[in-house]
Amino acid sequence: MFKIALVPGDGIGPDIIKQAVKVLKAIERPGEIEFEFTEVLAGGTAIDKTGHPLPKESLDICLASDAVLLGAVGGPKWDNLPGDIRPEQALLGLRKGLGVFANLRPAVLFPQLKKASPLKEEIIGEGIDVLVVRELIGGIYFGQRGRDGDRAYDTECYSVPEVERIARVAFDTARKRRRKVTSVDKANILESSRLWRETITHVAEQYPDVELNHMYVDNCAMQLIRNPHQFDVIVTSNMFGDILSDEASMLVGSLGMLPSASLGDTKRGFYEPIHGSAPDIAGQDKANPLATILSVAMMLRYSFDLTHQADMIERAVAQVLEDGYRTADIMENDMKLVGTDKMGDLVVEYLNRI
Ligand SMILES: NC(=O)C1=CN([C@@H]2O[C@H](COP(=O)(O)OP(=O)(O)OC[C@H]3O[C@@H](n4cnc5c(N)ncnc54)[C@H](O)[C@@H]3O)[C@@H](O)[C@H]2O)C=CC1
Ligand SMILES: CC(C)CC(=O)C(=O)O
Ligand SMILES: [Mg+2]
Repeated sequence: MFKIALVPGDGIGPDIIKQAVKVLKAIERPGEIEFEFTEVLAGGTAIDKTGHPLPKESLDICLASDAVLLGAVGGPKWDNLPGDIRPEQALLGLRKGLGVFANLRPAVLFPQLKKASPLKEEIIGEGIDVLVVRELIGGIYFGQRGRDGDRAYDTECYSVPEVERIARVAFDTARKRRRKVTSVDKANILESSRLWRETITHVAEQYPDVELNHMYVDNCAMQLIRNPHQFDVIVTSNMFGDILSDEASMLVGSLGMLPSASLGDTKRGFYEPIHGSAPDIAGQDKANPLATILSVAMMLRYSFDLTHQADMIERAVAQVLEDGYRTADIMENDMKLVGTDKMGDLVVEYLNRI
């Protein structure tokens, strides 16, 4: 029995989590593969009900689970609250509380979505496969911040051990891929980036079989579009990884296509699509649930060692796309437009056929 904590959150969060649960239920085999779901309150809805974005009980349930699946948190309703009680603090609190320091964000183009990518076909070539390894529980999102009269500040701080552990994840992962790591920083200006670069270079000595190069973040933002094939694994800080992965998602068609796995020192992982709560389409059956469904595949692979079932989910998604079904964000001429709920049903239908 695998215990899964579900954190639907706000906006489109509950709708996409519903589709993910359908898929997990389709994977269940009594006596063999069973899931126990516990719904957890976090984000804006938790503020409304309890006055706090992450009630202690919610974190405790996640800590007692084998994996956590989150939809998204936040929305305009809570935008004017003070920083410490905003919904987004629930997300940071969960990631930090679970100790998941390595956020893996794979930007892989399904061949069926070549036309949804804004890149020219000759740039896409055989396809796109870039993995962003983002440090998740340090850096500027967790640094000292505050107000001082008419000034405000946030601080970026990284220690050598923090950079070493994310570097090891990046190099170990690159060994299973195309053996290339690009470390992205802003070492021409930031001291924290200089420490980042020195530490990555030092760790790289233990991986002579993996090629390492360094790149400034502004250049990387441009190179991702100019020639994504130069990248295999990108390792970078919390904020740079946040921004570059949203950019990378468009190369493969949509923000609604990018899943993520956040891992720490144990097998318990935290899984979520990389997008937010999409308030502009919330409650309209328009959200693409595939990033969340693909996050479920990552959960099965990384936390439960159910590799075959993870592959099945990815094959079902590919087949649904092959047969021309599209949510609005990836819609093209001559394709069949479907909503969130129908897309979830289709993945389940195709899964049952495999
Ligand atoms: N992991 C999380 O919970 C995250 C939460 N947020 C929060 O979400 C709220 C909205 O933030 P935004 O900057 O608008 O980013 P967003 O990622 O929610 O939306 C950006 C754009 O992408 C579209 N989009 C996002 N997910 C989609 C999906 N699955 N299918 C189709 N279209 C999709 C939205 O409709 C919107 O036009 C804010 O409160 C923000 O703080 C933002 C990012 C991550
Ligand atoms: C609250 C933000 C740090 C969430 C976000 O944009 C992300 O993790 O991608
Ligand atoms: Mg983001």
